Amino acid sequence: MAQPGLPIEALPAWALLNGITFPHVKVANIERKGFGLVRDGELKPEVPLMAVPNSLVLNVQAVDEYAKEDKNFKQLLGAVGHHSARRDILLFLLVQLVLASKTHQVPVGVSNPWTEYIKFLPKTVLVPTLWTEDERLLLRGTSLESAVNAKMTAITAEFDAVREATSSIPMWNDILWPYEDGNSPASLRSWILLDALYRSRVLELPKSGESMVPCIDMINHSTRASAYYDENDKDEVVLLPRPDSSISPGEEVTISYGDAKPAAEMLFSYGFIDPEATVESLVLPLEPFEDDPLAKAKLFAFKDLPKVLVARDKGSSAVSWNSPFAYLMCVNEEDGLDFRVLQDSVGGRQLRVFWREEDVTDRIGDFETLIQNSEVSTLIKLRVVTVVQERLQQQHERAQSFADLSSLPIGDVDLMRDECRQAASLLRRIETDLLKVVIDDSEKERRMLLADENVVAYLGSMETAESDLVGEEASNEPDDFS
Ligand SMILES: C[S@@+](CC[C@H](N)C(=O)[O-])C[C@H]1O[C@@H](n2cnc3c(N)ncnc32)[C@H](O)[C@@H]1O
Repeated sequence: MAQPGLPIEALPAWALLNGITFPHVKVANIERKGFGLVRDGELKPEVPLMAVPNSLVLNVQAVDEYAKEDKNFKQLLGAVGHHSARRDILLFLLVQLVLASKTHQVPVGVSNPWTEYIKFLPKTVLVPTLWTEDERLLLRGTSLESAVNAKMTAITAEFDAVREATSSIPMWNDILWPYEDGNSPASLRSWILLDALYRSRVLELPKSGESMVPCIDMINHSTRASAYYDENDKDEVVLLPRPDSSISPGEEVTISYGDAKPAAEMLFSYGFIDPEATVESLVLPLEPFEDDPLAKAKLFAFKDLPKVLVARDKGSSAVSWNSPFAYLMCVNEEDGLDFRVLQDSVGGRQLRVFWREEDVTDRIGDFETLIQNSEVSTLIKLRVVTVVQERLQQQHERAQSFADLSSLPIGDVDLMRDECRQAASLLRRIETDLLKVVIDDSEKERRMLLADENVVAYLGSMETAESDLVGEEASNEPDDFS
């Protein structure tokens, strides 16, 4: 389905009609960023840069309210909604997209301000889920490679599930399933676009929670942000200048989308990497040891995604890494770790985690502290540093092996968009440099731990035990009478 569009010049009229005020900013084209907000006229400290009535805020409660007025949408929401705020909002936006495109003969819902507003939103976003298959290959060897593949699989499965669950409802069957010519009012591509629009525009509001807010979502990001958003006592969402900032006439007004977000997350969620970011960081998934008999229990009890995070402040030589799961990976039964299935007060069964007879289920992410006073703490730390270092090395080698585009199984490189090539190569460079620094740093840490007297004694005792074993094995060998 072609996404319907309206010229941005029509936005002030739409905003006025819907009670949005922005006396001191206007929407303008900003080079390489799409639209953005720029200062227009005198700023008055007591007047917000923008104020959006609460009735236009799109969150899970608003979607429920719309469902009360629209029985078709209520049916759709009943069949596949109430799963997450994101899913409900995506379903709502899908209906707006179909309504706005007027491709379906029978109206599929009740028009509302979002039916028009969606026409001002971009037709694409440079997030990798909207890159072509060839463009996505550019991410090979970066931390986004597996994340984007997993997202593509998940989002396709999600759309399939939406279609399946509504296939017996004639109206939604008509809209979501392709006609004989292969087209349909709403396709997987529409779903992926809506997911991208949601991810790149959603705000976490103090009172209304995860929400999309028209017009305020026209503001771009900067590490030197001049504004922030909030909700006032009239429950309006307001855009306010930062107290420490000054915005000159004609200058772009920006907020921060998150200063410490890894480059990969910025590209994944917003489709760009900020070259001025002050922190460089990287998140890699970790897998438990294949031969660990407690691997499943550890994964189950950990509850979070097993990962390692590395970071450094740009321009500083100080790096840091953090991986609560690596600590859990590296403690075993012989160190004092135990899993027990216990009956709770209502007859249910719970997996509890014990460290040296103490129930530490609620501190499972804190083994770094839990082991601190034990005699094996340095040894465990050495195991952890080794595990993390190996994971970083593996990623570093992979990133380097795909650095040369000619090693990628892609078609015509010239058909790829410059923005995708540049973003992928910037991501690879940031990640490779960061990995190199952290690997070197962890090697220093590993050497220090190896020199620790407890570790030396332990490794010495292991060597003696091994040579005793070899001796025993040799003496157990049957005599050779040949
Ligand atoms: C909340 S929207 C902002 C409005 C958007 N520029 C538009 O045209 O609708 C977020 C999107 O704006 C763009 N963007 C925001 N800040 C940017 C920046 N510093 N550099 C490049 N693109 C940016 C990205 O495409 C991002 O996904």
